[in-house]
Amino acid sequence: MATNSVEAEIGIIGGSGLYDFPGLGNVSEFRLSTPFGNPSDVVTVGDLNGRRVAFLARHGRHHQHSPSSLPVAANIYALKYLGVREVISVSAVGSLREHLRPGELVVPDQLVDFTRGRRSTFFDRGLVAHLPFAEPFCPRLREQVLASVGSVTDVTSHDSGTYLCIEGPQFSTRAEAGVNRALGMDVIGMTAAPEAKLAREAGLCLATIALVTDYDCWRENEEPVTAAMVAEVMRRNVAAVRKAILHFTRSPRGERTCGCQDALAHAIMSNAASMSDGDRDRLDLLAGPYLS
Ligand SMILES: CSC[C@H]1O[C@H](OP(=O)(O)O)[C@H](O)[C@@H]1O
Ligand SMILES: Nc1ncnc2[nH]cnc12
Repeated sequence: MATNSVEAEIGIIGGSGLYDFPGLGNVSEFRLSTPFGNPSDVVTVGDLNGRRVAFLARHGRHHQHSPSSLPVAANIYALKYLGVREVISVSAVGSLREHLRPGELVVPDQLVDFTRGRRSTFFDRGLVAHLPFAEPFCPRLREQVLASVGSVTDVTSHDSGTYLCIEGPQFSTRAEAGVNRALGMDVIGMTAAPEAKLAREAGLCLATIALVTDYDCWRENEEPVTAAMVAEVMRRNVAAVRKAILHFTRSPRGERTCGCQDALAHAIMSNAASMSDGDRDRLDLLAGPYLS
């Protein structure tokens, strides 16, 4: 499946508590298999305000994939294959700051990766590439997402924050929560880092809408986070995320002046002439234009 099929332009990756996107018209479901394995679940493609949108449940529609074993490379590859250029990824996060309250939205601008041993690159064999990642979320798409999140009047939103991605699947200890706060982290989750890295490698713009579900476990006199707490806060507030995404699809298309689509252009270290045909085939969709 190397050629790009141009079925959709916007990708939505739904996290904990966002397993579908009602209201899509003219829907097709794609059960794809990629050179990097099978995505978390079917990808549902449909119309939203005249835009073709591809929705994928990050953990699967039945929340069957743990953060540590998410098929992130297959997910990103599948969206790229379907023609997606911009990805809005939605995540439940714990708050490490008093002013980021449960039920509120954060559009993070920075990322710290504490995961261990997860696949975070497509280019681990056959081709070596080192991409810039100083701005882990697409600054241009972030601005558009911020405008959409800001348009949702019944929820408070925050226009920046550092997302700490931990390995999980356990939540943090109180000692870890203290360290994470002292290090300057704002919100905590288990999924954003590999996804943002692989999206950048695939030339996709990506921005995250993080819904604060809890105060992790750092606050005195407050129950530490539980999965049930996360699910309940998501259930009560996920409508705000859907509204923001609806607004986004109604907004004029942004010109891709950010450079995300060509992030690979100056990143490749390998001599492409020495690549095997197998490696070329596997990486063609992602790196083809740079391998002449
Ligand atoms: C269900 S609590 C922990 C779980 O929720 C977050 O998932 P996502 O980022 O997909 O919304 C967190 O990262 C953990 O995977
Ligand atoms: N406190 C927390 N830690 C890690 N991931 C989370 N997802 C939602 N809340 C979280």
